[in-house]
Formats: sequence, C-alpha cells, structure tokens
Amino acid sequence: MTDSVLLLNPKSAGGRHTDRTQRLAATAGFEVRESTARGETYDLARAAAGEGIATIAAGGGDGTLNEVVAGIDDAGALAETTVGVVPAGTGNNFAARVGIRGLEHAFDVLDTGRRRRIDLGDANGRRFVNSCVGGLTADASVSTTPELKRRWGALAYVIATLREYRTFEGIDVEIRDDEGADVWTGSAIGILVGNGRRFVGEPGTQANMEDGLLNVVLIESKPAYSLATEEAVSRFLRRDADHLTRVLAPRLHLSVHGDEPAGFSLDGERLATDELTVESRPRCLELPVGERYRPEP
Ligand SMILES: Nc1ncnc2c1ncn2[C@@H]1O[C@H](COP(=O)(O)OP(=O)(O)OP(=O)(O)O)[C@@H](O)[C@H]1O
Repeated sequence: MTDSVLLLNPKSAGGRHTDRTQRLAATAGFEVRESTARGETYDLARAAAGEGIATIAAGGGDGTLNEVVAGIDDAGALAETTVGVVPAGTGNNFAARVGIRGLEHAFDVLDTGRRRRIDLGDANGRRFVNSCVGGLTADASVSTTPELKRRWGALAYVIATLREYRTFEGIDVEIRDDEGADVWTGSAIGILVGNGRRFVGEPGTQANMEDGLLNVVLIESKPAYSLATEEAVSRFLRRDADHLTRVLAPRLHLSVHGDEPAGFSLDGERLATDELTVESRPRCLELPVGERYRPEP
C-alpha cells in the first residue's frame, strides 16, 4: 500500500505544469490521482484520508490546496496527515508563503523539509488556507477566469481587479468581536482576512501563521477615489493611511447590510453571504516547509 499520494488538478494553470508534475511525482515515489471535474480534488482527498494515507499532496493552485485540506479535514484526519504543497497553479500564493519555490523544490521539501503546524482559517465552516477576501478583490478573484489566467498568467488577477474597480460600490459592514464589541463599521471596498498573509501597506507580505490570529485589513470606501497617479497609489499604500484599518483577532463576526449577500473569495472560491464568522483554527495543519519559511517573519 502506498503512503504518499499526489492529488493533481490537471487543469490548474491551464495544464501547463501537468506533465512535469507527473514525472517529478513518479520519481519521488508518489502515486498520482488526477481529478476529472471541478470539486473532485475534495472527494479524492476525503477518500485518500479514509484509506489512512500518511502524506497527501495537492498539485495545483490555492484552490486545489483548499479542496484537498477540506477533504482531509472532513474525513477527520487532519491531525494524522502531512499535507504537501506542490505549486502547479497560476498564482501559487500560498506555496510562496511556506517557502516553496517551484515544482522540483516542492518534492525536495516533501522529502527533507522541516514539518510545521500552522493555523487554518475557517469562514462559516468552510476552510481557507491563505485568505478570505470580500469586496473588490473578491469579485476580481472570482472573475479571474481560466481563460484570463491562460493568457496572462499571474497578471490576470491585476487585469480582473482593474476591470472590477470601475463598477464596484463598496460593502456596508458591521464587524464585531467575540464579546459583541464593535470592531469596525462602515463601507468597505475591501475586507481582507489573511491567515499567513499580509496585505497593503505592511512591510513584507508574510504574517505569522502559527499564532492563532487572523490578519485583517479593512479598506474604507472613499468617494472619488482615484489611483490614477503614482503619488495617489503610494499614499494609498502608506502604513498610516487613514482609510486602512488593521485588526489581529482569533475570531470576528461580520454583518453585511445590502440588497444582496456580499461575495467573498476563499482561496479563489466564491462564498456569498450577509453573515460571516471568520476564525483561526490554531496549528491544526501539518506541512513540510521550505528553508526560507520563518514562523515569525
Ligand atoms: N479536472 C478538473 N477540471 C476542471 N476543474 C477542476 C478540475 N480539478 C479541480 N478543478 C477546479 O479547479 C479549481 C482550482 O484551481 P486552482 O486554484 O488549483 O488552479 P489555478 O486557478 O490555475 O491556480 P491559482 O489558484 O494558483 O491561481 C477548483 O475550483 C477545482 O474544483
């Protein structure tokens, strides 16, 4: 019986890395199981975890990793399983955060990397490994089509964001902590909840992934917002900019007031809701990390 399986989404990044990933996996002694449809990496992960497989790697982008982690979690096997990150997607944002530089490096890390236990994000019972974002970025993340990604690679996200920016109006939101105290109320063009991820205006892009806290940035809507000049952009990104609010919290409750539920993106997958509870599940995901990974960046 095999104890190492790679669950591969052959459609990630338009299939660009599929052949190479299969070859590297075979050399590294991984059995490869490919998904054939949307959502199937979740089923494959659940089944592999049910078989008691010790190492389950996700081959694809953040969306694939999300499904694999959710499948293992729903099989009740997260505590016993090592999760591998094999960056065969377009953006591979999360892989970079745990120090994984590319496909070959991913298999080296699986072989010899340090194991760390990191936090997992939860949004209304759905998991996120990297981020849960609402507002402009969520719409853009969800509207970044496979076609755009095939043509533009990682630039596709920037193009999609600029397209959405012209029409996006802001979300009226009330945010409370666990005791019910008001954390922030207003109209936001962006609600960014990161697990290991920092956002605009902060030095570096990496946040502590093992502290049991979510890293939250709220971007307040301003009328006549213009990012047309370089000066405006640099003002926008300044650490002390008055339209940015930062919160570190283990759990937050969001209520959205509007005609329709607000759209959020969990590692690129859509969730529409007007009540959202986000929380950190401390150190429940074990994975091998690259040499550059620092628990406290
Ligand atoms: N065989 C398949 N055919 C079509 N869609 C699939 C298949 N397997 C998985 N999916 C879907 O692909 C999505 C995940 O794509 P993923 O994020 O891994 O790749 P990507 O978009 O290229 O990369 P990134 O997230 O890094 O930009 C999920 O919605 C998943 O359900």
